[in-house]
Amino acid sequence: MRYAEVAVLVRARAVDRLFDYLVPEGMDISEGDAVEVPFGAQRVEGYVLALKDRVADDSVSYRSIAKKLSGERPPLTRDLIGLLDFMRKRYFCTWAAAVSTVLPPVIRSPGKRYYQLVCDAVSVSEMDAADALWVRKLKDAFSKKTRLAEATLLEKGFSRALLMRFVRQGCLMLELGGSSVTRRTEMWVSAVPDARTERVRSDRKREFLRFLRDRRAPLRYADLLEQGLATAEMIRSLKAQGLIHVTAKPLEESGHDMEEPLSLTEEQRAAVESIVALMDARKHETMLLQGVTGSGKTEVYLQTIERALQKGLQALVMVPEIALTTQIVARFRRRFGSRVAVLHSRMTERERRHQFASIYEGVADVVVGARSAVFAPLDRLGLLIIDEEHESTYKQDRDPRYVAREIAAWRAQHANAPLILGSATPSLEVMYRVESGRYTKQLLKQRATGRPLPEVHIVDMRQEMKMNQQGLLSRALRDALKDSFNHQEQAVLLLNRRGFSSFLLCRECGESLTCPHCDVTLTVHRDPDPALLCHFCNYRAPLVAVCPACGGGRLRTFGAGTQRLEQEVLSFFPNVRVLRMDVDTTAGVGAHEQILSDFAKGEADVLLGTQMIAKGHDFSRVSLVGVVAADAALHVPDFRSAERTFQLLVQVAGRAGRHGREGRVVIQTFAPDHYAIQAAAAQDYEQFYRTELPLRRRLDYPPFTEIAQFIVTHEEEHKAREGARQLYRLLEASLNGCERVSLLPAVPAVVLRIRGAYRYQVVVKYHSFRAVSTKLRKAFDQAVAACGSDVSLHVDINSWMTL
Ligand SMILES: Nc1ncnc2c1ncn2[C@@H]1O[C@H](COP(=O)(O)OP(=O)(O)OP(=O)(O)O)[C@@H](O)[C@H]1O
Ligand SMILES: [Zn+2]
Ligand SMILES: [Zn+2]
Repeated sequence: MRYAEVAVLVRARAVDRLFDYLVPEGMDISEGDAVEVPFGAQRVEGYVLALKDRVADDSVSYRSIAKKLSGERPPLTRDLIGLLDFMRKRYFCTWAAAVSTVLPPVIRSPGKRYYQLVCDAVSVSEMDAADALWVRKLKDAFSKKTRLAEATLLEKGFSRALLMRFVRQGCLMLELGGSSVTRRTEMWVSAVPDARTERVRSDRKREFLRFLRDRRAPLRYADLLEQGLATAEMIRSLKAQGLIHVTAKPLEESGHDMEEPLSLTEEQRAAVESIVALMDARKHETMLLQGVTGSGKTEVYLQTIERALQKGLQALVMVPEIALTTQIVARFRRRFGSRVAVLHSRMTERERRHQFASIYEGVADVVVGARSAVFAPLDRLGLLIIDEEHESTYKQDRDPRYVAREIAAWRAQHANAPLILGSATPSLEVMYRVESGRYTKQLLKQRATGRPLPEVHIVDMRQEMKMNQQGLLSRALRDALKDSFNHQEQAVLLLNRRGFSSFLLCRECGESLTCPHCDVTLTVHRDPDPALLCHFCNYRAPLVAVCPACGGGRLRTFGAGTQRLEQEVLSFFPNVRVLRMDVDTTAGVGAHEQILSDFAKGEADVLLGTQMIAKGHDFSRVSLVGVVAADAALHVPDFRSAERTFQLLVQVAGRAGRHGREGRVVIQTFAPDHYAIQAAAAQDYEQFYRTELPLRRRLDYPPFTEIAQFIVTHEEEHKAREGARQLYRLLEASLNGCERVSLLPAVPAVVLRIRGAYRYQVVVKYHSFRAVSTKLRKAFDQAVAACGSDVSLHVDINSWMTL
């Protein structure tokens, strides 16, 4: 008897375990296969995670697998099976949720497979005699039909591997679920080496053949037609006579729109060499690539990937948010052509299926994508890269709330591959691991273009206020803008809105009101009663009118929008062209790309917007960057607020002066002495890190601890509150006796109500996940069972505390 352990795709937590099924006699099942199994009165889909010869209790009569679904559905590759288990243990998700995250529904059912003959290439470079025989068979098979089902070709003796090789070489095109997987190819024409011209009757053809023979190298088919050197008919008949070859070549090898590798700087070369050495040794290691803004990290990625491909390995590159990083993707395409697959959430289903299929079929061996690309089915992974490692978009904000860096680390470890974390402003967690010897580091201290880092001026907005300057733009920033416009250069203006108007700021001393116990900013609540609230410990204070620090009376909730900024810019400079980028102007598909490309083309003098303009862009004509309210992000109730502020300021400053004239940055702030702002102005990561780390240690925050945040949600507030309190009691009981763990009381979440549902949270800080994970899990499962199905519970391990 053979049994299969199956993860069934049923979401309910109550049935979250693996089920054993009998493998019917004669059914050919492997680990990872998709199957249909009886479940209660229904039939459901599931994945076989393991096969075994015996079960724990053989007195039970087991039901049999009804059907094998593979063939139409991609199987789970072996490393992804192991990953499911990791995700369940780490993020407390169900088997079903883990499977659906790794293999999303669009991908699970790609449908039937068809092939088309793209080009009846008689000779394809790198093809041997045996292949040539198969090519002939292929032509026969397609002589009557333009499109054949895979099953038909398999019957004729082709293997799947052979078919895929033809797809990669560009002579077949695979159609999968209505979309096609192909390398973009081009036809090239060359004379058969000893072609006997005398056999050709027509003068024109003979002349053409001689011309081809003299050239020796193949010529582009399209060029021949375009230049009138040949006609399609001539080429067809010469080929039929066996006098010329027509060959398909992938477009990227034919020199179109392609870009050559740059010659590396010393620092870049050292980084590339050390990564390649790891790949040669097939050694897993996590390496921080810390390079200042504009240091050319992308070129390091490109050249190491190239080396991985030469070794027959695949590469995975993660970028924070693909819609904002079109430039990077374009560079990857120019370097690797259609070997690049792109995966992100803003794609249509069809596009996504197409990209996924090209990875799955081995046509694409470089995957560039946002968070979810970390699950790309790459079974020859040789290199993983996370660009702008510090970005919070790598954290999934829905269940399962995974951290892409952790998934990438797991995969890299299991693939014996290096994981490269790139950033100018590494997260504290990563730098701390470098310092404690768990990660290694490579530094890029210079900009690759040889340009210096921009010069930064801090403007003290308290002084501006005293001078009765009420607007958003200080005099210094207006002067800088004027200078930039006079030089026909571009400017970027950042107005970070995160956390705006939810905190109180004193316009005289620049203090914001913080919790006496937690060192986070108090949030203004007007509902049900006006109050200031701490979201960590539930400390509550009345909404005061007088600043407790200086006694001044100009305490305001802080707030201003990008629209107002735009108006103000135009009121000072009526003739400049302004592009605004914020949630309002980027609602449509492709809107981000449009704005960024318009700006890159010089169709505007100023780009102003929220933090989405700060990241990764490489605009050549930007010489001025203005930050309108640098402190905005300092006051969000999050222990990472200083870190986020520092990162954002350094990143946005880094957009200035990358190519042309020396860059200039103006930072407006009410807190000019704050260490995050000071360090950002100096663009000194070390200075920031040395100040922040002891603060984190003192308050027992990450990287010294890890934080798990539990959220209980219900439409009625008292039920959410009750659920959270119950969870608290269960956690208290379960964690009893654990050392170095702190359990914080049930409090309203930072955003109390989302889409009509109230949210309460319980936070646990601990030093070792291994020590507490089963205890946390136990309390969580008990709470799920106790709360009833209308209350929903979520857990966020390694929480980023953003909501
Ligand atoms: N070896 C090189 N020689 C000349 N120019 C280079 C070289 N490497 C990179 N560059 C150029 O330097 C500029 C900055 O490179 P890139 O965008 O990769 O920087 P980065 O390190 O990713 O910066 P950021 O962190 O600010 O995004 C690009 O315009 C790139 O073409
Ligand atoms: Zn004050
Ligand atoms: Zn507090």
